[in-house]
Amino acid sequence: MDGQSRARGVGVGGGADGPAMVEPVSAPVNAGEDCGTMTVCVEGQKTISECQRLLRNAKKDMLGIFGNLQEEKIVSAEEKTLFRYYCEAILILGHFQRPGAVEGMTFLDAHYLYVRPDCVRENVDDDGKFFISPKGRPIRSASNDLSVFMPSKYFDSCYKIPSVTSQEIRRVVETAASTAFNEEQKAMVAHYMAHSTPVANTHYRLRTAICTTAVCASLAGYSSDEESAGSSKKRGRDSRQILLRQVEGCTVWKTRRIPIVHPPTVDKVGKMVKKQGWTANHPRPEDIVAKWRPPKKCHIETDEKLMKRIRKQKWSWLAIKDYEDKRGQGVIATRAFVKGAVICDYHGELVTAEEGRKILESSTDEMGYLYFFTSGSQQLCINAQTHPCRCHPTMETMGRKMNHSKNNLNVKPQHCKIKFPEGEKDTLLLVAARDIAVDEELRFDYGAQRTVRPGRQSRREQGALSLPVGREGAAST
Ligand SMILES: C[S@@+](CC[C@H](N)C(=O)[O-])C[C@H]1O[C@@H](n2cnc3c(N)ncnc32)[C@H](O)[C@@H]1O
Repeated sequence: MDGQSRARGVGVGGGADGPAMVEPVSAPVNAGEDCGTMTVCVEGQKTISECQRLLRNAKKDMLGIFGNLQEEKIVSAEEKTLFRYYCEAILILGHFQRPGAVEGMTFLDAHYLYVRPDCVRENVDDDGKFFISPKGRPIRSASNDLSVFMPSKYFDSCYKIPSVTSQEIRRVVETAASTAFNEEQKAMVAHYMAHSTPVANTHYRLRTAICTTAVCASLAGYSSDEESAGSSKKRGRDSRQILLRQVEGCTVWKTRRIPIVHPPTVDKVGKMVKKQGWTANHPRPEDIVAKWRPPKKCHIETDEKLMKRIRKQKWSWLAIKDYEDKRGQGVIATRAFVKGAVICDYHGELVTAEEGRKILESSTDEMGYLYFFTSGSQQLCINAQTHPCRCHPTMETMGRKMNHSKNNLNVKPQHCKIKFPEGEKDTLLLVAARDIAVDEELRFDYGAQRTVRPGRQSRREQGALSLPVGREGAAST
């Protein structure tokens, strides 16, 4: 396995321009009946602040890992695990969630696995953002989505509650904090809400009285009064049914996308619709066939976004997975790909096939990271043996981590000459050999039996990665 450099805990993201990270929020420990007699410390019990010490103490290191993850630098498996623990701790200690709720959390997962991949579009840069629009672009206004597209009628007519804006909910929390919390806690809330101190002070000057239960309710996002009232309960149930009916009744199929890159037949489209599990409210296969147009020709060789990605080695849709078996590490897709989509390049130093052979012969490295191919009359090789490479000294490049499969491949190498401003460059792109789903391991056929024999024209020289001698058997998956 390659040497993994440890991510540096340099507090990336802690600065003013760094990525924002969730901060712990404090809440009252003792929810007294009287809003004016809040008790924050209870004898024999820890304070909220003490309970949240872990979050504060680990924060700097976690921001370091967070920054490295964002910049796609190498982060060790141990650090990733720690980061996951910290995220769980934020939910449990910072947001007061029950462990069961965290263990069973699937809500955001459902968005990430099923909604987001459906929105990703070829040649549209989603910038790796979590929430993207059906056009594949990062969302522009979350407030707008909440107030306009999350139709206020749902709030008004179904739940009989007024719609809430982000400013309103933030104001409620601030007002509550101003009454219930001590100075340190208020500062934490202000920090949590990413306010500047003067802004926070303006809010705290309001000093509106609000009872503790309302603070908890506002932090938890529901009103306990409504839930507990018998008649309201019934109303709530009814309104939820109305909401469900409205959701079921709306024309969601417009947002349902079937990726088709070849002229489809009605039969094929029908099967695809069935495979998606859509039984109602979906486009008719005949309509899809009638409206199908070939995708716009993608000028890969002059695609500036692709050049940028190759330069930066930014493939945010890929992740490395440790298989803990003979395969070692491999690469998985974190979004879906349609057949023909460019997944990444096979990154390395371009040398002649002759030089490649010499490197191979002199190498003691067990792994095979040399890809031999033909470009016109030239026999070339991409040498990805050296890690990290000279141009990306702090990161792993993805192409070299993809494993081999002959019978179960989903990726194929494609040679092209990318017209970089500094000059044309022979490049090996790894493209989807078929539609690929989220979480699939990416594999391509190394096309090799053994190492290249000098002077011998073999299938390898049409394009093949060197497998170490004696490891062929391991390579059939
Ligand atoms: C280009 S590297 C792929 C990344 C590698 N698995 C790693 O952890 O860095 C090629 C090496 O991975 C291993 N490998 C690739 N595909 C394999 C497979 N299907 N079964 C077993 N080992 C495989 C072999 O050791 C091979 O020399």
